[in-house]
Amino acid sequence: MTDIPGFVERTLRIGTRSSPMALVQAGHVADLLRSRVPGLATQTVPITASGDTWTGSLTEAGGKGLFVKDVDLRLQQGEVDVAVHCLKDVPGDQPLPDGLVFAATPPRADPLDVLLVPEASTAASLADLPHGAAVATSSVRRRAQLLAQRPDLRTPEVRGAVGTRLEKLDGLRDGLEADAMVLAKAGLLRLGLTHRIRYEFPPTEMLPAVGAGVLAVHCRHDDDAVLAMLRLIDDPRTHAEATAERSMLQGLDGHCNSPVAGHCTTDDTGRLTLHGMVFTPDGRHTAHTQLGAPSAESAADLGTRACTELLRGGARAIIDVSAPGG
Ligand SMILES: NCc1[nH]cc(CCC(=O)O)c1CC(=O)O
Repeated sequence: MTDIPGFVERTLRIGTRSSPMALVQAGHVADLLRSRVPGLATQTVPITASGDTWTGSLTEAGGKGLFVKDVDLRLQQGEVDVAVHCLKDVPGDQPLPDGLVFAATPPRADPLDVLLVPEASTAASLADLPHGAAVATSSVRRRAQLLAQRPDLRTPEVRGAVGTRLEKLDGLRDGLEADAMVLAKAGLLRLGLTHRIRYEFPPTEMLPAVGAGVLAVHCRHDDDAVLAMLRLIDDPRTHAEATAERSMLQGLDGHCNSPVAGHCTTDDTGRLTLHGMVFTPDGRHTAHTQLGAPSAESAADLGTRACTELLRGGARAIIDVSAPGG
């Protein structure tokens, strides 16, 4: 495994966003690669994405894809050799820039969403929050599922890195009055902040985002040395789950911040189960599907079938209700 051609003298440059969470993710991929490729030198290259400095609405700025695109463009231009992304942030409705491939994913982190409260609050779940309480989130998927359980809640927007959001929740920074906040457990795990978790939403209460907890490692399609290396850190089970969830999302042709959820799991026999859901922004109308497939080989087909089921259940009209400006 040491004799990956082309990498004797080369340092692997790992492109990433510059947020604390993104830097941890890039470091994790670097550690995995160095453990598989003895003698490999790596260098993390933080890239300030236009999304990081934009303070307006994400929809206006061209969607979440901004965070990913800037790093991928550097990869395309040859300034870095791989790009590490949260798969969740990779748009489902746009192809990767020319010449790039999703080459590998390390094992998935917990994909669930969790509830956090200000340090001084004693609330232990949504049920403890008063009528009309404010639960901060910027995700239409989380908002819809919060409102489905508690239509009385207000759901103010919150942006910024996870640490910044927590400081806002705790009142250490201006700009937010909220009784609680919903974040991804995976991000808190990476930042060592799981002690702030008050409640974990089971998938029956809040179905996770497509690709939640999954890191996507992109490289150039013709970079054989890097492709060979990335193959060594790919987790086939995570890859299959991600493939199923993403193929469902792609078939739905949602816009960049669609209220879509998708959660694929694998049992001990290798059998896949995919849950998919779409929501209106108020959470009052949904389409839902749950389908299985015997093995990882049929992951893409599983996603396509789930998409067909959702469309049959009225997903198109549900998604269009929440389209920007619609
Ligand atoms: N949209 C931001 C984002 N992208 C990925 C994660 C968390 C890590 C993951 O789910 O992979 C987060 C933070 C959050 O949603 O709380």
